[in-house]
Amino acid sequence: MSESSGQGAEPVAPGFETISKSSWMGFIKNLATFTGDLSTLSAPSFILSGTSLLEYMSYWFEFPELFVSIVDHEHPKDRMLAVLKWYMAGLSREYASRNKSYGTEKKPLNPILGELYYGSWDSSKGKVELVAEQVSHHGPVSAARVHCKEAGISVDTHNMYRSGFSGRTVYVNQIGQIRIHLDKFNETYYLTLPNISLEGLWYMTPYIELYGSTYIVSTSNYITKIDYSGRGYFSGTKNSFKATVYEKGANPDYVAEGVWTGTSKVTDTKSKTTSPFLDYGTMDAIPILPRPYSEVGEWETRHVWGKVSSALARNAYDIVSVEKSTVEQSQRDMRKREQEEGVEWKRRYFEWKPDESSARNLLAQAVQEIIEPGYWVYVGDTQPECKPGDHPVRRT
Ligand SMILES: CC(C)CCC[C@@H](C)[C@H]1CC[C@H]2[C@@H]3CC=C4C[C@@H](O)CC[C@]4(C)[C@H]3CC[C@]12C
Repeated sequence: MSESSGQGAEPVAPGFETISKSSWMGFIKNLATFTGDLSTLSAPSFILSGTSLLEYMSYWFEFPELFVSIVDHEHPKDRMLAVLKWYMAGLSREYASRNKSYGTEKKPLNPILGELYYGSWDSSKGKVELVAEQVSHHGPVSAARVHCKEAGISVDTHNMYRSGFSGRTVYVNQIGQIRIHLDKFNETYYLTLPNISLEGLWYMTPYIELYGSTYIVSTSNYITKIDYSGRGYFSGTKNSFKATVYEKGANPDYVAEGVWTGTSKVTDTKSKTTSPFLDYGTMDAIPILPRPYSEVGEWETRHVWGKVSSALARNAYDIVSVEKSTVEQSQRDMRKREQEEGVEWKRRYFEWKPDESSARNLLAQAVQEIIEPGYWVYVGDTQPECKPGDHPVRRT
Protein backbone atom coordinates (compact mmCIF):
# COMPACT_ATOMS: atom_id res chain seq x y z
CA MET A 1 0.00 0.00 0.00
CA SER A 2 2.04 2.88 -1.24
CA GLU A 3 1.00 6.45 -0.69
CA SER A 4 3.74 7.87 -2.86
CA SER A 5 3.05 8.44 -6.50
CA GLY A 6 6.11 6.34 -7.34
CA GLN A 7 8.06 6.05 -10.58
CA GLY A 8 6.88 4.61 -13.84
CA ALA A 9 3.61 2.78 -14.29
CA GLU A 10 1.26 3.02 -11.34
CA PRO A 11 -0.14 -0.28 -10.19
CA VAL A 12 -3.90 -0.39 -10.65
CA ALA A 13 -5.76 -1.60 -7.62
CA PRO A 14 -8.40 -4.26 -8.24
CA GLY A 15 -11.83 -2.67 -8.32
CA PHE A 16 -10.32 0.74 -8.98
CA GLU A 17 -9.45 0.22 -12.67
CA THR A 18 -12.44 2.09 -14.02
CA ILE A 19 -12.23 5.07 -11.69
CA SER A 20 -10.71 8.16 -13.25
CA LYS A 21 -8.47 10.35 -11.12
CA SER A 22 -10.65 13.36 -11.81
CA SER A 23 -13.94 11.76 -10.78
CA TRP A 24 -12.22 10.46 -7.63
CA MET A 25 -10.88 13.92 -6.76
CA GLY A 26 -14.31 15.38 -7.44
CA PHE A 27 -15.79 12.98 -4.93
CA ILE A 28 -13.16 13.71 -2.27
CA LYS A 29 -13.64 17.47 -2.66
CA ASN A 30 -17.37 16.92 -2.33
CA LEU A 31 -16.77 14.80 0.77
CA ALA A 32 -14.79 17.66 2.30
CA THR A 33 -17.91 19.82 2.31
CA PHE A 34 -20.13 17.09 3.73
CA THR A 35 -21.31 17.48 7.30
CA GLY A 36 -23.13 14.84 9.29
CA ASP A 37 -22.87 11.10 9.54
CA LEU A 38 -21.25 9.47 6.52
CA SER A 39 -23.78 6.63 6.41
CA THR A 40 -26.20 9.22 5.01
CA LEU A 41 -23.77 10.28 2.27
CA SER A 42 -24.98 9.28 -1.16
CA ALA A 43 -21.67 8.27 -2.67
CA PRO A 44 -21.10 7.84 -6.42
CA SER A 45 -21.54 4.25 -7.59
CA PHE A 46 -17.87 3.71 -8.44
CA ILE A 47 -16.99 3.96 -4.73
CA LEU A 48 -19.59 1.39 -3.63
CA SER A 49 -18.71 -2.10 -2.52
CA GLY A 50 -21.19 -4.78 -3.57
CA THR A 51 -21.34 -6.10 -0.01
CA SER A 52 -23.77 -4.96 2.63
CA LEU A 53 -22.24 -3.86 5.95
CA LEU A 54 -24.40 -6.52 7.61
CA GLU A 55 -22.17 -9.22 6.09
CA TYR A 56 -19.10 -7.59 7.66
CA MET A 57 -20.26 -9.07 10.99
CA SER A 58 -18.95 -12.44 9.83
CA TYR A 59 -15.29 -11.42 9.42
CA TRP A 60 -14.68 -11.76 13.16
CA PHE A 61 -15.33 -15.49 13.06
CA GLU A 62 -13.19 -16.53 10.11
CA PHE A 63 -10.79 -18.40 12.39
CA PRO A 64 -13.35 -20.76 13.98
CA GLU A 65 -10.68 -22.89 15.72
CA LEU A 66 -9.32 -19.88 17.60
CA PHE A 67 -12.89 -19.09 18.59
CA VAL A 68 -13.99 -22.49 19.93
CA SER A 69 -10.66 -23.19 21.63
CA ILE A 70 -11.22 -20.29 24.05
CA VAL A 71 -12.99 -22.82 26.31
CA ASP A 72 -9.99 -25.20 26.35
CA HIS A 73 -8.07 -23.30 29.02
CA GLU A 74 -8.40 -23.99 32.72
CA HIS A 75 -7.01 -20.74 34.11
CA PRO A 76 -8.98 -17.50 33.53
CA LYS A 77 -5.83 -15.61 32.52
CA ASP A 78 -5.25 -18.14 29.74
CA ARG A 79 -8.85 -17.88 28.59
CA MET A 80 -8.37 -14.11 28.47
CA LEU A 81 -5.24 -14.60 26.36
CA ALA A 82 -7.19 -16.92 24.04
CA VAL A 83 -9.96 -14.31 23.68
CA LEU A 84 -7.28 -11.72 22.86
CA LYS A 85 -5.75 -14.00 20.23
CA TRP A 86 -9.13 -14.54 18.58
CA TYR A 87 -9.83 -10.80 18.65
CA MET A 88 -6.46 -9.79 17.15
CA ALA A 89 -6.87 -12.31 14.31
CA GLY A 90 -10.44 -11.06 13.75
CA LEU A 91 -9.21 -7.46 13.51
CA SER A 92 -7.16 -8.35 10.47
CA ARG A 93 -10.20 -9.80 8.74
CA GLU A 94 -12.57 -7.03 9.79
CA TYR A 95 -10.38 -4.04 8.95
CA ALA A 96 -7.58 -5.11 6.61
CA SER A 97 -8.84 -8.01 4.49
CA ARG A 98 -10.30 -5.77 1.79
CA ASN A 99 -6.90 -4.10 1.43
CA LYS A 100 -4.50 -6.97 0.90
CA SER A 101 -1.87 -5.05 -1.03
CA TYR A 102 -3.50 -1.80 -2.14
CA GLY A 103 -5.75 0.73 -0.49
CA THR A 104 -9.02 -0.59 -1.91
CA GLU A 105 -11.56 0.05 0.80
CA LYS A 106 -14.97 0.95 -0.60
CA LYS A 107 -18.22 2.16 0.88
CA PRO A 108 -20.25 -0.84 2.00
CA LEU A 109 -23.96 -0.94 1.11
CA ASN A 110 -26.01 0.54 3.92
CA PRO A 111 -28.23 -2.30 5.18
CA ILE A 112 -32.00 -1.77 5.25
CA LEU A 113 -33.93 -2.07 8.50
CA GLY A 114 -34.74 -5.74 9.06
CA GLU A 115 -32.13 -7.06 6.62
CA LEU A 116 -30.97 -10.55 7.62
CA TYR A 117 -27.90 -12.68 7.16
CA TYR A 118 -27.33 -16.32 8.14
CA GLY A 119 -24.35 -18.61 7.86
CA SER A 120 -22.04 -21.03 9.59
CA TRP A 121 -18.52 -22.45 9.90
CA ASP A 122 -17.39 -25.97 10.74
CA SER A 123 -15.08 -26.40 13.69
CA SER A 124 -13.51 -29.35 15.50
CA LYS A 125 -16.12 -28.94 18.26
CA GLY A 126 -19.21 -28.41 16.15
CA LYS A 127 -20.97 -25.90 13.92
CA VAL A 128 -20.49 -22.21 14.63
CA GLU A 129 -23.70 -20.45 13.57
CA LEU A 130 -24.34 -16.80 12.81
CA VAL A 131 -27.61 -14.86 12.64
CA ALA A 132 -27.32 -11.14 11.86
CA GLU A 133 -30.02 -8.50 11.62
CA GLN A 134 -30.02 -4.80 10.84
CA VAL A 135 -31.76 -3.47 13.95
CA SER A 136 -31.51 0.22 13.07
CA HIS A 137 -31.16 2.06 9.79
CA HIS A 138 -30.76 5.62 10.91
CA GLY A 139 -28.07 5.62 12.41
CA PRO A 140 -27.05 2.22 11.27
CA VAL A 141 -26.73 -0.65 13.75
CA SER A 142 -26.20 -4.30 12.87
CA ALA A 143 -26.59 -6.96 15.55
CA ALA A 144 -25.36 -10.54 15.40
CA ARG A 145 -25.53 -13.70 17.45
CA VAL A 146 -22.87 -16.35 16.98
CA HIS A 147 -23.20 -19.65 18.75
CA CYS A 148 -21.39 -22.98 19.03
CA LYS A 149 -23.64 -25.25 21.03
CA GLU A 150 -21.11 -28.04 21.50
CA ALA A 151 -18.41 -25.68 22.78
CA GLY A 152 -20.92 -23.78 24.94
CA ILE A 153 -19.82 -20.42 23.60
CA SER A 154 -22.02 -17.61 22.36
CA VAL A 155 -21.55 -14.06 21.18
CA ASP A 156 -23.89 -11.08 21.06
CA THR A 157 -22.44 -8.19 19.15
CA HIS A 158 -23.54 -4.96 17.54
CA ASN A 159 -21.64 -2.33 15.63
CA MET A 160 -23.11 1.11 16.28
CA TYR A 161 -20.75 3.83 15.02
CA ARG A 162 -20.46 7.52 14.21
CA SER A 163 -18.43 8.75 11.28
CA GLY A 164 -17.30 12.04 9.87
CA PHE A 165 -14.70 13.66 7.65
CA SER A 166 -11.84 15.78 8.91
CA GLY A 167 -10.48 17.19 5.65
CA ARG A 168 -7.88 14.47 5.22
CA THR A 169 -9.38 11.31 6.64
CA VAL A 170 -12.70 9.70 7.38
CA TYR A 171 -12.83 8.91 11.07
CA VAL A 172 -15.14 6.44 12.75
CA ASN A 173 -15.93 6.19 16.42
CA GLN A 174 -17.28 2.72 17.22
CA ILE A 175 -19.68 2.58 20.12
CA GLY A 176 -20.78 -1.04 19.74
CA GLN A 177 -19.37 -4.01 21.61
CA ILE A 178 -18.77 -7.72 21.38
CA ARG A 179 -19.85 -9.96 24.28
CA ILE A 180 -18.71 -13.53 24.63
CA HIS A 181 -20.29 -15.93 27.06
CA LEU A 182 -18.68 -19.23 28.10
CA ASP A 183 -21.27 -21.61 29.55
CA LYS A 184 -18.79 -23.97 31.19
CA PHE A 185 -17.18 -21.22 33.28
CA ASN A 186 -20.24 -18.98 33.47
CA GLU A 187 -17.95 -16.19 32.35
CA THR A 188 -18.66 -13.15 30.17
CA TYR A 189 -16.18 -11.07 28.20
CA TYR A 190 -16.92 -7.52 27.02
CA LEU A 191 -14.85 -6.31 24.09
CA THR A 192 -14.83 -2.74 22.84
CA LEU A 193 -14.10 -1.86 19.21
CA PRO A 194 -11.33 0.39 17.90
CA ASN A 195 -11.62 3.89 16.55
CA ILE A 196 -10.71 3.85 12.91
CA SER A 197 -9.57 6.29 10.31
CA LEU A 198 -9.67 5.88 6.57
CA GLU A 199 -6.31 7.00 5.20
CA GLY A 200 -4.94 7.45 1.68
CA LEU A 201 -8.05 9.21 0.38
CA TRP A 202 -6.25 11.94 -1.57
CA TYR A 203 -4.12 9.26 -3.26
CA MET A 204 -7.11 7.11 -4.28
CA THR A 205 -5.85 4.34 -1.99
CA PRO A 206 -8.31 4.22 0.93
CA TYR A 207 -7.36 1.86 3.75
CA ILE A 208 -8.24 1.58 7.42
CA GLU A 209 -5.97 2.43 10.34
CA LEU A 210 -6.79 1.88 13.99
CA TYR A 211 -5.98 4.29 16.76
CA GLY A 212 -6.51 4.72 20.49
CA SER A 213 -7.19 1.77 22.79
CA THR A 214 -9.71 -1.02 23.21
CA TYR A 215 -10.49 -3.19 26.23
CA ILE A 216 -11.48 -6.72 27.01
CA VAL A 217 -13.05 -7.07 30.43
CA SER A 218 -14.07 -10.38 31.95
CA THR A 219 -16.35 -11.29 34.84
CA SER A 220 -13.31 -13.25 36.08
CA ASN A 221 -11.76 -9.82 36.86
CA TYR A 222 -9.15 -10.18 34.13
CA ILE A 223 -8.71 -7.14 31.95
CA THR A 224 -6.82 -6.54 28.71
CA LYS A 225 -5.91 -3.13 27.39
CA ILE A 226 -4.84 -2.92 23.76
CA ASP A 227 -3.09 0.15 22.36
CA TYR A 228 -2.99 0.71 18.61
CA SER A 229 -0.58 2.69 16.55
CA GLY A 230 -0.09 3.15 12.85
CA ARG A 231 2.55 4.54 10.62
CA GLY A 232 3.68 7.87 12.00
CA TYR A 233 2.78 7.10 15.60
CA PHE A 234 5.22 5.94 18.28
CA SER A 235 6.46 2.75 16.67
CA GLY A 236 6.42 3.93 13.08
CA THR A 237 5.25 0.50 11.90
CA LYS A 238 1.85 0.12 10.31
CA ASN A 239 -0.84 -1.78 12.27
CA SER A 240 1.15 -2.10 15.50
CA PHE A 241 -0.38 -3.01 18.81
CA LYS A 242 0.57 -3.67 22.38
CA ALA A 243 -1.77 -5.60 24.67
CA THR A 244 -1.46 -6.02 28.42
CA VAL A 245 -3.34 -8.78 30.27
CA TYR A 246 -3.74 -8.30 34.02
CA GLU A 247 -5.99 -9.13 36.91
CA LYS A 248 -7.74 -6.04 38.25
CA GLY A 249 -5.35 -4.15 40.53
CA ALA A 250 -2.42 -6.51 39.88
CA ASN A 251 0.67 -6.48 37.69
CA PRO A 252 0.44 -7.77 34.10
CA ASP A 253 0.52 -11.53 33.47
CA TYR A 254 1.05 -11.25 29.73
CA VAL A 255 2.20 -8.61 27.30
CA ALA A 256 1.56 -9.26 23.60
CA GLU A 257 2.93 -6.97 20.92
CA GLY A 258 3.64 -6.77 17.23
CA VAL A 259 1.74 -6.15 14.04
CA TRP A 260 -1.83 -7.37 13.88
CA THR A 261 -1.66 -7.95 10.14
CA GLY A 262 1.69 -9.74 10.52
CA THR A 263 3.57 -11.34 13.39
CA SER A 264 3.38 -10.74 17.11
CA LYS A 265 4.85 -12.28 20.24
CA VAL A 266 3.72 -12.71 23.81
CA THR A 267 5.75 -12.44 27.00
CA ASP A 268 4.81 -14.25 30.18
CA THR A 269 5.92 -11.65 32.70
CA LYS A 270 6.24 -14.11 35.61
CA SER A 271 8.49 -16.64 33.88
CA LYS A 272 9.99 -13.96 31.60
CA THR A 273 9.61 -16.16 28.55
CA THR A 274 8.63 -14.86 25.14
CA SER A 275 6.94 -16.99 22.50
CA PRO A 276 5.20 -16.42 19.14
CA PHE A 277 1.63 -15.14 19.48
CA LEU A 278 0.15 -14.82 15.98
CA ASP A 279 1.55 -15.11 12.49
CA TYR A 280 -1.29 -13.81 10.38
CA GLY A 281 0.46 -14.48 7.06
CA THR A 282 0.46 -18.22 7.68
CA MET A 283 -3.16 -18.49 8.82
CA ASP A 284 -5.97 -19.45 6.48
CA ALA A 285 -9.17 -17.53 7.01
CA ILE A 286 -12.32 -19.56 6.47
CA PRO A 287 -15.10 -17.45 4.97
CA ILE A 288 -18.64 -17.97 6.22
CA LEU A 289 -20.81 -20.52 4.45
CA PRO A 290 -24.03 -18.58 3.89
CA ARG A 291 -27.29 -20.44 4.30
CA PRO A 292 -28.50 -21.51 0.83
CA TYR A 293 -30.14 -18.73 -1.19
CA SER A 294 -33.35 -20.70 -1.69
CA GLU A 295 -33.88 -21.15 2.06
CA VAL A 296 -33.44 -17.64 3.36
CA GLY A 297 -36.31 -15.46 2.13
CA GLU A 298 -36.72 -11.95 0.83
CA TRP A 299 -35.10 -10.14 3.74
CA GLU A 300 -31.76 -11.86 3.39
CA THR A 301 -28.99 -9.58 2.23
CA ARG A 302 -28.37 -11.29 -1.13
CA HIS A 303 -32.07 -11.08 -1.97
CA VAL A 304 -32.18 -7.40 -1.01
CA TRP A 305 -28.98 -6.30 -2.75
CA GLY A 306 -28.43 -9.01 -5.42
CA LYS A 307 -29.37 -6.79 -8.37
CA VAL A 308 -27.24 -3.90 -7.08
CA SER A 309 -24.15 -6.03 -6.48
CA SER A 310 -24.31 -7.85 -9.77
CA ALA A 311 -24.58 -4.51 -11.59
CA LEU A 312 -21.62 -3.22 -9.55
CA ALA A 313 -19.58 -6.28 -10.50
CA ARG A 314 -20.20 -5.39 -14.16
CA ASN A 315 -19.49 -1.67 -13.57
CA ALA A 316 -23.00 -1.02 -14.91
CA TYR A 317 -23.39 2.14 -12.86
CA ASP A 318 -26.63 3.31 -14.47
CA ILE A 319 -28.30 0.05 -13.43
CA VAL A 320 -26.71 0.37 -9.99
CA SER A 321 -28.45 3.72 -9.38
CA VAL A 322 -31.82 2.46 -10.59
CA GLU A 323 -31.70 -0.71 -8.48
CA LYS A 324 -30.36 1.09 -5.43
CA SER A 325 -33.12 3.70 -5.64
CA THR A 326 -35.72 0.94 -5.89
CA VAL A 327 -34.50 -0.57 -2.61
CA GLU A 328 -34.30 2.80 -0.88
CA GLN A 329 -37.68 4.02 -2.14
CA SER A 330 -39.35 0.77 -1.04
CA GLN A 331 -37.95 1.40 2.41
CA ARG A 332 -39.17 4.98 2.55
CA ASP A 333 -42.64 3.78 1.48
CA MET A 334 -42.61 1.11 4.15
CA ARG A 335 -41.69 3.63 6.89
CA LYS A 336 -44.42 5.94 5.64
CA ARG A 337 -47.02 3.17 5.78
CA GLU A 338 -45.95 2.29 9.31
CA GLN A 339 -46.32 5.88 10.36
CA GLU A 340 -49.80 6.10 8.84
CA GLU A 341 -50.86 2.90 10.55
CA GLY A 342 -49.22 3.94 13.82
CA VAL A 343 -47.13 0.79 14.05
CA GLU A 344 -43.44 0.39 14.76
CA TRP A 345 -41.07 -1.90 12.92
CA LYS A 346 -40.64 -5.15 14.83
CA ARG A 347 -37.16 -6.63 15.02
CA ARG A 348 -37.07 -10.33 14.33
CA TYR A 349 -34.22 -11.80 16.43
CA PHE A 350 -32.89 -9.09 18.74
CA GLU A 351 -34.13 -6.92 21.55
CA TRP A 352 -32.42 -3.98 23.25
CA LYS A 353 -31.97 -4.72 26.95
CA PRO A 354 -30.54 -2.50 29.65
CA ASP A 355 -27.47 -3.90 31.39
CA GLU A 356 -26.84 -3.32 35.07
CA SER A 357 -24.36 -6.15 35.60
CA SER A 358 -21.19 -5.77 37.64
CA ALA A 359 -19.15 -6.58 34.55
CA ARG A 360 -20.53 -3.51 32.88
CA ASN A 361 -19.31 -1.41 35.81
CA LEU A 362 -15.89 -3.01 35.59
CA LEU A 363 -15.80 -2.13 31.90
CA ALA A 364 -16.88 1.45 32.58
CA GLN A 365 -14.08 1.79 35.16
CA ALA A 366 -11.46 0.35 32.82
CA VAL A 367 -12.52 2.33 29.77
CA GLN A 368 -13.14 5.55 31.71
CA GLU A 369 -15.64 6.66 29.15
CA ILE A 370 -19.36 6.54 28.91
CA ILE A 371 -20.30 3.10 27.65
CA GLU A 372 -23.64 1.98 26.34
CA PRO A 373 -26.34 1.38 28.95
CA GLY A 374 -27.44 -1.90 27.38
CA TYR A 375 -27.04 -4.15 24.38
CA TRP A 376 -28.84 -5.99 21.60
CA VAL A 377 -29.64 -9.47 22.89
CA TYR A 378 -30.63 -12.43 20.79
CA VAL A 379 -34.14 -13.52 21.77
CA GLY A 380 -34.74 -16.27 19.20
CA ASP A 381 -36.95 -16.11 16.13
CA THR A 382 -39.96 -13.96 17.02
CA GLN A 383 -41.60 -14.35 13.60
CA PRO A 384 -41.01 -17.93 12.53
CA GLU A 385 -43.83 -17.75 10.02
CA CYS A 386 -43.16 -14.68 7.96
CA LYS A 387 -45.84 -13.72 5.51
CA PRO A 388 -44.59 -14.76 2.06
CA GLY A 389 -45.93 -11.58 0.43
CA ASP A 390 -44.01 -9.34 2.80
CA HIS A 391 -41.28 -8.18 0.45
CA PRO A 392 -38.77 -5.54 1.52
CA VAL A 393 -38.28 -4.43 -2.09
CA ARG A 394 -41.27 -3.58 -4.25
CA ARG A 395 -40.76 -3.36 -7.96
CA THR A 396 -43.61 -1.68 -9.73
C1 LIG B 1 -14.48 4.97 0.39
C2 LIG B 1 -14.82 6.29 0.85
C3 LIG B 1 -14.05 7.39 0.28
C4 LIG B 1 -16.22 6.67 1.28
C5 LIG B 1 -16.38 6.66 2.78
C6 LIG B 1 -16.76 5.27 3.24
C7 LIG B 1 -16.69 5.08 4.74
C8 LIG B 1 -17.84 5.86 5.37
C9 LIG B 1 -16.72 3.57 5.03
C10 LIG B 1 -15.56 2.82 4.33
C11 LIG B 1 -15.24 1.60 5.22
C12 LIG B 1 -16.31 1.60 6.28
C13 LIG B 1 -16.08 0.80 7.57
C14 LIG B 1 -15.82 -0.67 7.24
C15 LIG B 1 -15.97 -1.58 8.38
C16 LIG B 1 -16.61 -1.25 9.53
C17 LIG B 1 -16.73 -2.26 10.62
C18 LIG B 1 -18.15 -2.34 11.16
O1 LIG B 1 -18.23 -3.23 12.25
C19 LIG B 1 -18.63 -0.95 11.60
C20 LIG B 1 -18.56 0.01 10.44
C21 LIG B 1 -17.18 0.12 9.79
C22 LIG B 1 -16.25 0.83 10.77
C23 LIG B 1 -17.33 0.91 8.45
C24 LIG B 1 -17.75 2.38 8.66
C25 LIG B 1 -17.89 3.16 7.36
C26 LIG B 1 -16.62 3.10 6.51
C27 LIG B 1 -15.48 3.80 7.21
